[in-house]
Amino acid sequence: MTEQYYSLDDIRKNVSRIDNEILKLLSERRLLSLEVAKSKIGTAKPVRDQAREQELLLRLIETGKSQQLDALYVTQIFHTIIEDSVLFQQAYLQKLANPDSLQPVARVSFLGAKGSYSHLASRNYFSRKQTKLVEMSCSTFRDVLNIVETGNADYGVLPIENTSSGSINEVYDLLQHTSLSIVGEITQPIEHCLLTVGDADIKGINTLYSHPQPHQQCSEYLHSMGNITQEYCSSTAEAMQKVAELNLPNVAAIGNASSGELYGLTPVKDNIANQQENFTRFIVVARKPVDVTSLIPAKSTLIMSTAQKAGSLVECLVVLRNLNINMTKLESRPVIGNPWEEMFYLDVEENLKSDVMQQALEELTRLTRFIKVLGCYPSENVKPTEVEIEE
Ligand SMILES: O=C(O)C(=O)C[C@]1(C(=O)O)C=C[C@@H](O)C=C1
Repeated sequence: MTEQYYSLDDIRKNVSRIDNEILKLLSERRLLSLEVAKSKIGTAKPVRDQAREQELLLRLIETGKSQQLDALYVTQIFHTIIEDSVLFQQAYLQKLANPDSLQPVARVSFLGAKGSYSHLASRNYFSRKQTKLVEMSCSTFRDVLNIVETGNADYGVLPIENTSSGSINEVYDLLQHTSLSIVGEITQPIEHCLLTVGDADIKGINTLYSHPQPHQQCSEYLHSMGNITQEYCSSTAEAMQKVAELNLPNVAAIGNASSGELYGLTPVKDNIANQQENFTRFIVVARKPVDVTSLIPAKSTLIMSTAQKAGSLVECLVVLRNLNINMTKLESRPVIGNPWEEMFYLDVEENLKSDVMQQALEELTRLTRFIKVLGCYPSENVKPTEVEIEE
């Protein structure tokens, strides 16, 4: 038997043909998930069905094994596919529940120029919402809110907390006084790199341009670099822009590798954050609150100030515990102009419309001096169903 040799071109043609088939099948599967969502409206079944996911993943792992595909690979791919299916269904159901909210063109404001993490988060958030974006970059968080409040943008995207550096206090403080509502959230992986023009030598770097947040998130690596002059910028994008303009081998910026590409910068060291799993949660604000369908997991955010006596906060938290409402975040911030007074921010995994949430609000109103709902929105944090992988 003679061996058959194919040219690289022929092999690549075959790979591309298969890739196109994969895309076609992914698109078909996505359309089917819409049919699933429609059928769930009729039966009032929740979008997420962990038992179905478990059964589906176990079966696929078995089938994969018989085709020499390892379990981890199959699981990772199908976690991504299921996450997309859940978010796609959620976006569709939310559109039905709020017919006036998403226009064919949405103007969205965020901090920083093209390539900032806020810009990446905005694009990701709207990617499944079937709307064209007009992107409006701002130089301060206050401007991001102002431009929506005055009707010059429809949405604002703001970072609220990071897994390494914690809460973004400036944003919390601005939320105390805004008339806007939180209508969505998105968690964005933050992958910080050291970026330079060309392939500069790390040892020669003595000046670093960065926004204060990434600087804080990479403090350990930056400390190991020794004596570096720090130049703070209003955003990651501005830092990248500065380094590109300076065009010097001794100057670097902290930023994302793909954003760096937009500015012609090269990553000379990646993964420089203190925590490898570095994520930022962003909130999306708009002038009108949204209604969250009961078929999908919802989150509500409240702010409140309690009476200034011992145990006031505990009394409020007991209300949530007694009603079995899960609190995912509790933050306190000083009230400007009222020394020693605190404003508490609470995120709870509950739909504002639910009976338990309505009861909680009634009881909390009695126990607090001030309380306001900042918004109720779909939870976009789809935790994949874990299955036991046997070798
Ligand atoms: O089968 C369903 O009920 C779906 O919603 C589809 C699907 C999937 O994409 O396979 C998505 C979410 C559910 O948690 C389970 C499965």
